[in-house]
Amino acid sequence: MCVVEMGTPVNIIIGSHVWAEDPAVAWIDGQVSKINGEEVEIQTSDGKKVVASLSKIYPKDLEAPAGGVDDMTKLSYLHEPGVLQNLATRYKLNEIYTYTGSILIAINPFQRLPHLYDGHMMEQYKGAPFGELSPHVFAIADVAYRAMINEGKSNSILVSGESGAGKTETTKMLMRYLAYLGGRKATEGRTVEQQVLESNPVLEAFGNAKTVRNNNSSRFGKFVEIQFDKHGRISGAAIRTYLLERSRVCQVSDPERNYHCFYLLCAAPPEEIEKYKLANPKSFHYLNQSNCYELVGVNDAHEYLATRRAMDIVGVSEKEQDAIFRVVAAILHLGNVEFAKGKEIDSSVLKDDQSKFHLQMTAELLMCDLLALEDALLKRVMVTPEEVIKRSLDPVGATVSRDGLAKTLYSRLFDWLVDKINVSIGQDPNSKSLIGVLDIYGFESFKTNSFEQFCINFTNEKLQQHFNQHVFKMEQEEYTKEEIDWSYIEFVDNQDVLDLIEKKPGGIVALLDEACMFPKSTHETFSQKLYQTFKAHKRFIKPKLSRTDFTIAHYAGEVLYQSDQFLDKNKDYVVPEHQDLLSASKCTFVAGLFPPLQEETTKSSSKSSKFSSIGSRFKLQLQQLMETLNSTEPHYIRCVKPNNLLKPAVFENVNVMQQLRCGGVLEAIRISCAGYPTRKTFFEFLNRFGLLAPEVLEGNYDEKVACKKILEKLELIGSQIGKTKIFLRAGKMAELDARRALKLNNAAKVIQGQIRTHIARKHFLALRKATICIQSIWRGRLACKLYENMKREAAALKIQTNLRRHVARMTYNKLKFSVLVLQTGLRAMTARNEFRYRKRTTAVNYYPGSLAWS
Ligand SMILES: Nc1ncnc2c1ncn2[C@@H]1O[C@H](COP(=O)(O)OP(=O)(O)OP(=O)(O)O)[C@@H](O)[C@H]1O
Repeated sequence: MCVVEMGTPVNIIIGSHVWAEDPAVAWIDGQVSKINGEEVEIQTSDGKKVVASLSKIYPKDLEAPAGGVDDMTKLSYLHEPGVLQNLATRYKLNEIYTYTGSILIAINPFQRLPHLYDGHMMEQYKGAPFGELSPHVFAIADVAYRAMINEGKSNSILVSGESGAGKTETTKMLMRYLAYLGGRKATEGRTVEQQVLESNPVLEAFGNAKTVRNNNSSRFGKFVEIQFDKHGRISGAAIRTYLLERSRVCQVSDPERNYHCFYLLCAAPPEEIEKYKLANPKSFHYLNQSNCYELVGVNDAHEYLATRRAMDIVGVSEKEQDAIFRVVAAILHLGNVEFAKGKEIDSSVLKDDQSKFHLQMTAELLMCDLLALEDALLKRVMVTPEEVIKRSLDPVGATVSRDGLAKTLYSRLFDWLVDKINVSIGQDPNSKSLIGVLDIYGFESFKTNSFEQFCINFTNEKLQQHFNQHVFKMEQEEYTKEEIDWSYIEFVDNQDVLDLIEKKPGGIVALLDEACMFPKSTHETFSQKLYQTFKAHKRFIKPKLSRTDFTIAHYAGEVLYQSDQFLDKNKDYVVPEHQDLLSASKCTFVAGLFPPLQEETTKSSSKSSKFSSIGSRFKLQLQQLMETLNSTEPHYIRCVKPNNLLKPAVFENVNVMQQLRCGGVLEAIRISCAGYPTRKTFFEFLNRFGLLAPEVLEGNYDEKVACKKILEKLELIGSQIGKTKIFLRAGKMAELDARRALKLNNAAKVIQGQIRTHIARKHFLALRKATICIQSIWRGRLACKLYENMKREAAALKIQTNLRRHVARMTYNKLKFSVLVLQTGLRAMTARNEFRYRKRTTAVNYYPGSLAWS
């Protein structure tokens, strides 16, 4: 597995924010809590503590924008977790497109986003400089179109990704946009662009099927060449297809479906059902091996009519359409022909009346001789030097022969359709330039991998090499444009895997052809030969426990191939009996599917010498494709499937990571990392790192000079100054950030100290003021109280005094009164006594004897 190599994270200290590997979410962020030599303890954001090796953690950019960046190269830290986090953030905001330089990453939204693709959007992207608007497929198509117009050079857009990632949808958008740019105003008849767009439903009906991974999966690769005249108008088009999955015609596993056309035909109007003697799909062996017959949200009857209409548009005549569906019906009937053991040893006969009926229907529909058809299925012609003999086939052999015929018929039918579409759209021999759009299967690695996966992965290796070369070239161009030295960028190449597969002689494809030509070869002898030949090859591994499997270490990971069907699947010959039978068909359409071979080799026993192999043919096709691509300016779109549930808003990190690896996105980043992955414009650099040399900022220098001065002061090794940007080697950004963090930390400490002092002083002053205030209030209150008391005391004294005076006065008055009364009494008594005395005396004097009155 390829892992993006980055500069070892330097300057990781306790408290640093980092990314660490996590089995569940690929990468998890956390903070370093302990460093023990090479080992680092991290407190992760989900509350766990993990220990990781210092070389396996990456710094996290705390200053990354909350909404992510629209181009990965704008990330300060270009590494796996940064890329993943950026994509996840954007996907959450329904931003499904992101650039990595000039590569567009498209994450399948699994929901219709019509506002992204309407006429207004097309208008906006028309002629807009690349990068000015948000990333979009239209932007890529626009760049390709402008480059073609301005430089007169052909361009190609390579769309790749795993099944269900959105390649076909993306391709359709690209074509729509190109038709918008280069289309003509409606003239009489169908325009080229309309025909190209309408060819999609036809190809999808015959080349697409429901699979576990995608309800409308293209089972073939496709390269659409759109030709333009000197005015930039679409003048012709051609469609090339690659490697249709033939085995699906006879073998479908639950819950997948066979090719859509079979179900469409079974849902055709009643008169056609009657004409072809069709019935419910459940009654056909080629369809009932799986329990899935219908697709949610798809009406097969409606689709049948739509396909017919699309066929009209691409120029398939009514008669041809009838013939096409006749062949489709014939294949269904053929699949229901069963065989039983015959009387003779190793012979077979038709199993029952049902089988006879279906055989008859097949013959009728294919317009060939019934007996000849039966013979072609049950017997083989053997040519020996002495004589020509007919050998019977046992029921298993007859079934293989039947399925072989069905597959050949179907693949020829598909090829015919593609040819027809090409003829009716028409090529422009005077075309000045073209834009090719490649929609091809991505890297595949399943539990069992057979010849198909081998070819698919071979294709991907080829495309990967092309991609690497392109990315490398782009890097070089960027460096040249900025006038910096790029001599030490390392080029990553996968030529060794390609040699292993395609080298002639001695590669796996060549050895497979050899094995196919040698009658006694089996998959075991083929595997042994591989083990022997590639014993020391570092990309070839022999599994310990198997005698026939082999592993290839592809750029995207190791894939274990099961070789048991390699020989059969590689053989590309039509059984001569089938060839003869169908080329003699009374239906010109069917006969046309099986043109007589150039050389009369069919009846010869030396078939081997004329053997044609699928592998070699495919290799040749790929070679031609690569030649075409090499003559064009490529643009890449990597489609990513965010989850296997095919649901919107679910982003599975591990899954996406694996696809980014397989799609070469991380490889591109790796190439980038080998050079100067971090690029900052002078302004951005000054903005971020100016504080490391504030005197430079005050010096009033121009931006470039200021940057240079800062770098000189910092004595940073591994940087170059371009014309508009600063280029930094991997890890240098982290180093600068660490120094910046240190400076900021120190500054923060000073600021914190000052602020703390200020706050403490403010607090103290407030406290003092408050204390004084409280004290005065209290003192005032105390004084008041004291005064009150004094007042009370004085009052009390006064009252006491008054009371006492009053009492004294009262007592005195009473006493005085008593004294007065006594005095008065006494005086009265005295006076009376006096009076009486005087009176007596007087009397005595007058009356001397009356003195005795007391
Ligand atoms: N841009 C998009 N907008 C909305 N839905 C999309 C978009 N791209 C893909 N899809 C959805 O994802 C499904 C699968 O996409 P598509 O058929 O293009 O995948 P593919 O990569 O071509 O798969 P295969 O290799 O199996 O053919 C589509 O049927 C559609 O529902």
